[in-house]
Amino acid sequence: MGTANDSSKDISDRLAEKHPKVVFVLGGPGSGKGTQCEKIVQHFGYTHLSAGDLLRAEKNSGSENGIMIQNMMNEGKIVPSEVTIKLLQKAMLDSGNEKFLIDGFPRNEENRAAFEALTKIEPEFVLYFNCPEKEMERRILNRNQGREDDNIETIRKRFKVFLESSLPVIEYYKGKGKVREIDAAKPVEEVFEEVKDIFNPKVPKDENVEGRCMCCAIL
Ligand SMILES: Nc1ncnc2c1ncn2[C@@H]1O[C@H](COP(=O)(O)OP(=O)(O)OP(=O)(O)O)[C@@H](O)[C@H]1O
Ligand SMILES: Nc1ccn([C@@H]2O[C@H](COP(=O)(O)O)[C@@H](O)[C@H]2O)c(=O)n1
Ligand SMILES: [Mg+2]
Repeated sequence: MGTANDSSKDISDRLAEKHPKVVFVLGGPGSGKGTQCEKIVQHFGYTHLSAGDLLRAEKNSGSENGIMIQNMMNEGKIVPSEVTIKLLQKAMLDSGNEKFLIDGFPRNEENRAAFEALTKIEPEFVLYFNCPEKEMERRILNRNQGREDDNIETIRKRFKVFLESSLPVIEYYKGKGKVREIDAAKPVEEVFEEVKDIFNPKVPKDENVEGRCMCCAIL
């Protein structure tokens, strides 16, 4: 189990030994990342780690970074990578799993480069929930989970940060052919149908594993 005194090299080395399989889950605020991650966990056995949830828990734990995290979140700003990455690494080590959905991370170029440099983990792919801003705003204002940053002033700041800092990360992974884009404006179950096809690609019924049709394989 990871402890508060572990050096970042210790943690990174121990994590590398697990050969973790990572999917980054990205999309604007309120696009439905958390909602879909819960469903992926149930169907595909991943562990869901939301960077935002880990930061909220750290803030509430009374840690020395608590006030800084609270101030950054209230402004919709991105917390320095070293804080968030340490929380993610510890959560990955503490889980008994090797398959992770990392939700809401990397949120900017600094997050991306620091995670890659520290962990040497390359994501299997990046799930991108694309949703119009008006719909995301409507969803957040109806969310009612008591989040301090779910007010219209902070929501607008979060949208701005998403456009300016997070979309370039998605573009970076598009350039590497890693982005699986989903139309997230549809109802929850319809979105999940698309998600399922990504985690569970359909093999055409009339083809065997070598890609030949069954009748040719028998003949
Ligand atoms: N496809 C959908 N259609 C309608 N409402 C949805 C859909 N997906 C999620 N919601 C609702 O929208 C709200 C935001 O969803 P969720 O918390 O999953 O978004 P998120 O991307 O994790 O947001 P954030 O980045 O702010 O954490 C929730 O109240 C959720 O129930
Ligand atoms: N990589 C990240 C992720 C999140 N934050 C901060 O948390 C806020 C809420 O994030 P959600 O994913 O739960 O919406 C976000 O606005 C940031 O302030 C972060 O700093 N770094
Ligand atoms: Mg969320």
